[in-house]
Amino acid sequence: MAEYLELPVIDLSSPDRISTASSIRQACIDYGFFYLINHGVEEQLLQNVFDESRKFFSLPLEEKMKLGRKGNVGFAPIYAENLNSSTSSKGDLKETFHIGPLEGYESHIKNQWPSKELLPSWRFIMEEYYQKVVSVGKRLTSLIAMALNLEDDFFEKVGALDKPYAFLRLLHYPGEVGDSDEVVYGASAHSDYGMVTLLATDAVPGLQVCREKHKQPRIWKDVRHIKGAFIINLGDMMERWTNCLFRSTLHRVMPTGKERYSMALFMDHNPDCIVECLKSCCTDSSPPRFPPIRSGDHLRERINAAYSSSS
Ligand SMILES: O=C(O)CCC(=O)C(=O)O
Ligand SMILES: [Fe+2]
Repeated sequence: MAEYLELPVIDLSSPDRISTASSIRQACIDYGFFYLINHGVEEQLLQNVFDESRKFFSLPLEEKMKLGRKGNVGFAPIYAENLNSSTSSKGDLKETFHIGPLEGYESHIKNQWPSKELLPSWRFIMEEYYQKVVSVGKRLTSLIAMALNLEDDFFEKVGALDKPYAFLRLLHYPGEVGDSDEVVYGASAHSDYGMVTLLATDAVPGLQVCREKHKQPRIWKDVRHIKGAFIINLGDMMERWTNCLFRSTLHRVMPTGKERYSMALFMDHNPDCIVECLKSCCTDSSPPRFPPIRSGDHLRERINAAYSSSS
């Protein structure tokens, strides 16, 4: 294992929003990663989601494949995804289940749910968790707007989060380390695609962060688990809005020989939102590094690349 990276801790319950926004700004500039505590999602609910997730992934593969991934929701088996699409590895040693927006995108997202006979409380618990974490995500993104000296509802007003395109991904990393000489990652090195990710992990280590993605050799540090805290990381859209002032940091999950569960809530933008450099983040001497992009196009391109070897 590597050295630990001591990440900043942000308290969402602090009444001093200005000071919280300023701590978030520093964390986003320095790391693109931080812990969020006192976020209001009860430990019991987190525990219930881990329990239900474990029950789902313990089902026989044929049962899970009945809910196989369609339109980016549902189950994807081991090796289906390669988060580092620049390598030709056989894929990541993890299985996942994605739940997409519960409302607002009914015409093209059809969530799939395990049958009530198999897992009676599953859908109810997942929907409750999804809704609670999305509302934490909204509180957090309003603070991120303030951290950029913008109105706190900036991202709603520009049509990014007016209809959040949020995906809840349950992850299961099996205990085995792989059966070949090739290095197999639990999740290979990647940055997240959207705006911000709220990650809950169990106490099993494995998550690592590389702060300087453009420097070689890459230096990887372990991220410590803090009970009950979310690990927050920014995605590519924040890097584009801020012209790389805020980091979309590279991370990965190493297999440790121990079974591991986590769940990530990706707060992505409304696919029609055009993401472009904020005026306050560019000057004549520091022009925009990225052209404007439609959020949905970026997302589709990244998702297609990650699943290309299996589909
Ligand atoms: O499982 C983890 O701790 C991280 C997962 C992750 O980075 C992802 O799904 O994008
Ligand atoms: Fe990630």
